[in-house]
Amino acid sequence: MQLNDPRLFRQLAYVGGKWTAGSQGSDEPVLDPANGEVIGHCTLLEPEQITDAVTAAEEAFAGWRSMTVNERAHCLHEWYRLLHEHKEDLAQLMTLEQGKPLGDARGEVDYGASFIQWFAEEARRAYGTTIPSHIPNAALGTIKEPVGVSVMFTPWNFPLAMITRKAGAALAAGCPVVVKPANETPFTALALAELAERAGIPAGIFNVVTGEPATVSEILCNDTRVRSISLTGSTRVGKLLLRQSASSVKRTSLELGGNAPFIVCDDVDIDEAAAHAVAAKFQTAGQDCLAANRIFVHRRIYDRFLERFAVHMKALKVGSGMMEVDIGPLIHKRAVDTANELVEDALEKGGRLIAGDQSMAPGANFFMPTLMADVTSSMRIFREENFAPVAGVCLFDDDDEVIRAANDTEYGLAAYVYSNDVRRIWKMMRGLDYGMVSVNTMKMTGAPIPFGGVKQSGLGREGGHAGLEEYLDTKYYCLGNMPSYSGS
Ligand SMILES: NC(=O)c1ccc[n+]([C@@H]2O[C@H](COP(=O)([O-])OP(=O)(O)OC[C@H]3O[C@@H](n4cnc5c(N)ncnc54)[C@H](O)[C@@H]3O)[C@@H](O)[C@H]2O)c1
Ligand SMILES: N[C@@H](CC=O)C(=O)O
Repeated sequence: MQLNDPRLFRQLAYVGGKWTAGSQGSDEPVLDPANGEVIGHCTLLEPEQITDAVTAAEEAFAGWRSMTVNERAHCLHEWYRLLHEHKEDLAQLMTLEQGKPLGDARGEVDYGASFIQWFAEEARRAYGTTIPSHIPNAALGTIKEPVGVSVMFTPWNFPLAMITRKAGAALAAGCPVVVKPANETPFTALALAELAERAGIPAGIFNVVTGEPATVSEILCNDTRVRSISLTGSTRVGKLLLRQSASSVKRTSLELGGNAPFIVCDDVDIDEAAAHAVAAKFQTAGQDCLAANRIFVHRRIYDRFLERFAVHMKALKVGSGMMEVDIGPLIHKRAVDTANELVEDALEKGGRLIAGDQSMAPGANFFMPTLMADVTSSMRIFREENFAPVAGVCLFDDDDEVIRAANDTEYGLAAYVYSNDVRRIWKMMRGLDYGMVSVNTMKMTGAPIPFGGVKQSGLGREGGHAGLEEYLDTKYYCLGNMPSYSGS
């Protein structure tokens, strides 16, 4: 690894402002998914060291919350600046441990940094209210206060932006943070900690713990000093953390799996819709919660759409993320095995393989982009969040039918609609049971928007003002026996 600033590559956890090794000397190798080589080792903290991180955060809380919003914003702006200054190193680290193409990794640094900048500004607008009083001679209102120690579990598919979308909001609100990154991708998170320290974020305010996931989550969810738990990850782990957090009634914010429908009506530019569907499906090799998993196409344009989709899909270059490619490896071999099983299952149930030749895969962790037609609701690629470069296309005849089919899932994160008919668009937007609906574009996300899902895709919102509110409590006050001039 050739970083311009080698100090960004850290193999220790960051607790209370100190680089910390697991006290028993345990660690875990971190692999480059493109070739299986060991990039480095991530230390595994012992249970008492995880508790130490909460202690450090709790002790630092009073100082951080009592800073003015300008002082906190100053640290965050500096952190944002440093992310840009070290963009190339951060992108290299991310591609090495996650596998995504370097261009996408650079894009994620920009995307991730944008949350820090946005929340640094938005924290200035954490307004309370005044309430016209129903009590004689009283002054009523609300003020916003930081929730307290906030713990964040983050996934391997977006190793940087899923941290900054949470931590940017929490830090801006005045909360100290303990981050537990995915064990597959700890190094990007640890580089963020190095830059947070350089930005002047005080010791104990931004901690990164690495360890055995089930142990770490059990300790953090049961610690009564932790006031908020946030996860971006699978629905399975979301349910587990929700159960564990119930014992101490923590604030929970969950950004979980998706199974996005991509609906293509018969009044669109077919080639453009196919190109967008390919982009929406294959970004991050299909390992994206927003990936267009189930592509519903109207019968009148079905065959032409499949043909154009195959053309765009076959133009995607697959290879190591360090090369000029569109699609890198999957995160590990298990993911490749699952992708093969999904295709087998669809074929057994009447699906048609239009394109996708696995003999061309450039390595054990690679899966060639695959297009399956005639997908139906009995197939695993319809029911599961497939998290692989396998596109499933389904046929539909009318709008009510496609809304019902699109909603036939336990997930409810994002949906896409392609049409030029405003009435149709409105009907689908309202009928689709999803937290986010994107119309005639596959680019929907960004710092100012309230990102999140309904049903089993999660609880709460990240980004936008709603994202800041996740880390603020509302305190109501009633000042009694006050002089009154106006009767309220
Ligand atoms: N909704 C969103 O915004 C969004 C964004 C990105 C990814 N995701 C979802 O994340 C998933 C992929 O990421 P992943 O595989 O890292 O998710 P995961 O649920 O396996 O792990 C997420 C994080 O939780 C930790 N974790 C905590 N307790 C755990 C426990 N008891 N067992 C296992 N892990 C535990 C993991 O170590 C990791 O840091 C997909 O389902 C994807 O849709 C959702
Ligand atoms: N692409 C999503 C992350 C989901 O995996 C985002 O933009 O937040």
